Amino acid sequence: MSGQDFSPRRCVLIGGGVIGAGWAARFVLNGLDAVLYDPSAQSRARAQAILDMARAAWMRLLPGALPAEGRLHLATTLEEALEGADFVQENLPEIETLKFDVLARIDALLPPSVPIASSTSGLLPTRLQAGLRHPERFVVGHPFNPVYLLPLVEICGGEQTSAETRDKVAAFYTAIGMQVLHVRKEVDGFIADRLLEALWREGLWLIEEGVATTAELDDAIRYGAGLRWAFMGTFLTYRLAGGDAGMKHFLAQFGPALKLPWTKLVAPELTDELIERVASQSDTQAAGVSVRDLESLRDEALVKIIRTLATVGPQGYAAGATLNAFAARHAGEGADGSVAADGTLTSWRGMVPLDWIDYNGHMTEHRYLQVFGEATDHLLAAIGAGPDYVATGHSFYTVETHLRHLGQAHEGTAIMVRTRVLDADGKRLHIFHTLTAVGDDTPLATAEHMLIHVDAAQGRSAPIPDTLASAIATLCAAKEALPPPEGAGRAIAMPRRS
Ligand SMILES: NC(=O)C1=CN([C@@H]2O[C@H](COP(=O)(O)OP(=O)(O)OC[C@H]3O[C@@H](n4cnc5c(N)ncnc54)[C@H](O)[C@@H]3O)[C@@H](O)[C@H]2O)C=CC1
Ligand SMILES: C[N+](C)(C)CC(=O)CC(=O)[O-]
Repeated sequence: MSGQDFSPRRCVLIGGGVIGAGWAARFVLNGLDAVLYDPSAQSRARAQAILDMARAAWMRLLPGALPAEGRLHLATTLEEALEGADFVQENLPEIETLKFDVLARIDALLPPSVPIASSTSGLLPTRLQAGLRHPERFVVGHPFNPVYLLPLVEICGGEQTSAETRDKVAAFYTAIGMQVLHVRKEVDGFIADRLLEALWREGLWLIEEGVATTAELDDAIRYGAGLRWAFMGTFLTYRLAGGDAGMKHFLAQFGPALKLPWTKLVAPELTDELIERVASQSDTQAAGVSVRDLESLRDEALVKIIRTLATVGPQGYAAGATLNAFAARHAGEGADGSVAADGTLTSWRGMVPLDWIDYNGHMTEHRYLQVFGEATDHLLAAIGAGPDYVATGHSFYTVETHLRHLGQAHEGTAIMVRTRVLDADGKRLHIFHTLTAVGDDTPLATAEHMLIHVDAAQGRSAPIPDTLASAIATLCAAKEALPPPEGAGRAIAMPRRS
């Protein structure tokens, strides 16, 4: 089986704490069924709370359509959880002996074709897989908190992990919107946590020495390097710090500092006194704001940063490019292209994200044009004039648009567009979109467009070929039987005063 063929439906989480529940939310929001096993009495409430937070974040993150949510099921035994599993993600506490024990039980209960991934932050896969009957299906898939928002996942195989397991788990993570970093050489802590731990060690040393508090250390990151790390990391940033001469000049200038005793990189002894100092500084820093409220702030900031990165450059930058690739794979998912008896086509379906809202508290004007534009694209794809057709050198251009705003769409509203072809001739297509909230037929906006078929190379109009004409005729047929939609052909005019 190649990576591309692996598309699990039933994903099992063993351990449902911060990470297990975060994975469950990512799976469910991707339309997969998540089965979670965790003996803790809090696991159900925690999984539901994290799913609710994740849903709220995704509604703002991903404006386009997403698959219908999968189901979240809480299993009461390991055996029940693993029944019919297609994929298992282990998220037990970071205790090697516990993982050895539970992984061996999982391995014994599952057919050998089902991959088992561990979320471990740093335990070595070669050791974790050693006691398994089928070690080749085991791999580390190390995520980052919150799993439902941060795309990074490190994949690290052990000595016995098969290339097939690595490939199919990597393809699966990519399909659910993640950015895979292959750790090509097994090493404690993998790549990202080694970097994070170096910084953390240094921070603890600075606290112990009385140089800085937890709040000052965080300020040192969040007002400076942290902002650029979000999209360039360390090495690309330092390349720019070398000016036009780039990395060589940077190393020549700042390399000698590596020999100076700037860093300690030693973990100070975690004495009771140091633990108390770090914890009480952290309490002061949090200023009474609850963990839930801090998580909400974190999620809102992450959503806005990732969405902003999605608008940088032609395809988005860093995590924004990952988001765009994920959104593109799901584009038009809710626009099923189905044609109802009245000749309307469902051409767009999605949520109103946070950054589509303007100062009046509702969806801003240009987003309507964006949604209607994408709805037109789906209509064109439905009649056979999608990207493959455009690649042949012909296309439809919109030459006139009339948009009406009839109601308000608010943040998080599920909206959809239905489209009718009102008329067509040898070169023109006259279409009408109606945007409503899902489940409510009251129009919130309508758009009427005239499109013209063109030969793009010649830069002029061209006859619609027969290959498209029959699909257009089918959509057009309803116009004879139905009255035109309310507002079609309307021009802007001041209301008459009597
Ligand atoms: N918290 C973090 O920031 C990150 C943690 N990780 C890794 O993810 C794994 C889980 O970490 P967290 O979610 O933070 O821990 P956690 O302590 O929040 O959750 C662990 C869960 O496992 C459950 N559990 C204990 N024994 C069990 C058993 N026999 N069967 C099923 N469930 C059992 C516990 O009830 C608990 O809910 C660890 O390996 C950790 O290194 C990875 C990335 C980030
Ligand atoms: C602290 N930690 C080692 C559990 C952190 C991680 O593994 C990744 C993260 O989310 O920072």
